[in-house]
Amino acid sequence: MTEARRALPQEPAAYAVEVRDLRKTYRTRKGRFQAVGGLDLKVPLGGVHGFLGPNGSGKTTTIRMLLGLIRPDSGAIRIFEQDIPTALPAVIGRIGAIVEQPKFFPAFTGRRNLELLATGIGAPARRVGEVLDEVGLTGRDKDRFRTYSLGMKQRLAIAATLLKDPDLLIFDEPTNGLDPAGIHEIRATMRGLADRGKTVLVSSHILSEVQLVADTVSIIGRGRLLAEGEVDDILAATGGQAVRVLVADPARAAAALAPAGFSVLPLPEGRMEVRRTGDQPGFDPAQITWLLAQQGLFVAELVPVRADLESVFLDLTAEEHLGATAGGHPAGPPPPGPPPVTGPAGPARAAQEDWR
Ligand SMILES: Nc1ncnc2c1ncn2[C@@H]1O[C@H](COP(=O)(O)OP(=O)(O)OP(=O)(O)O)[C@@H](O)[C@H]1O
Repeated sequence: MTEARRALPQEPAAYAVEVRDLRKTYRTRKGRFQAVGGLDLKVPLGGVHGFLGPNGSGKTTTIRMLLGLIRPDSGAIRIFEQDIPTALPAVIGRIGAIVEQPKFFPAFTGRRNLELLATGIGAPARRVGEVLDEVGLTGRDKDRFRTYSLGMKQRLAIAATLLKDPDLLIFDEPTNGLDPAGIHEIRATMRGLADRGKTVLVSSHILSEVQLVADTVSIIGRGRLLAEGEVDDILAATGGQAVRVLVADPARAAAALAPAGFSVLPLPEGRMEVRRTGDQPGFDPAQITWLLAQQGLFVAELVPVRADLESVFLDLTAEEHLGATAGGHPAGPPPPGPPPVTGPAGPARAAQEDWR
């Protein structure tokens, strides 16, 4: 029995990155404030994970702590099941990151820049051609760096992180300053990496960019987790509670629906969006048609309104936008908030127990 147990393969790790109750307070001339205030984060192995939050919500601070660039005040970080920063030397070779724009020689070609870097970090010379291919720069590799578009420069930066053939890529706002074509290129590059089995952790404050490429996301605000899981599950958990309705007399329709706990938002061309008022439970579109029919108002069109990640994000982080100040958030225990929104079963829900 014991022998049979021993023969069983090891359970593969579910997460590339696990963060528990991470905290970081900065001291400045204006006082202390908490940039990260008890953050939990789970990045599943493989795929693109969007790390989303408004400006100043603590994304860069968190990423810097993941990479051992700054020390947390408290909390636990594990990357590939190794404690960070203690065991960082054991895993750093498996991590490639862009936190700040890397410096390249403008007068050298993209290829020459990578060759110099490869020599510097001891990566095999053949990797240069491979990584240029991986980011789609083959064909432009012999052009000088200074002739590259911003998107190409950023792809060269990604290529540099790939020289060591890492398993985890961490990109902090990689599409900052890029035009739509450049953003598309970076998205395609990240997708390609994930499709080759890598884990890509990408931070952004622009939801629409990430929604198109992320398999899973974590949404943070004021340094704390607000929602996590697969994009579709987050949308299902937070949206789907509204319908767009077309009736002949929207004003009368609104008056008929209000007493039953529905709120109505007028839309162009006589349409209206109907949703539950406040936190009233239950949402049954049939009740809407019934209530309207009682008043002799017949529904010509009824369409479910699907929330997009952008609106969920804005809802979840509304307090942050309203309360945003140049100085960040004052230090101290975070205000009690609702538990984070999570999608149904999946890796992001499992393996909570084995934290010390
Ligand atoms: N070295 C520092 N000293 C003092 N305050 C800092 C420092 N670094 C960051 N902050 C503050 O901590 C808060 C979180 O910053 P951080 O850069 O982590 O957020 P972010 O989510 O990455 O934002 P952005 O998208 O704007 O980069 C901000 O209020 C920022 O001003």
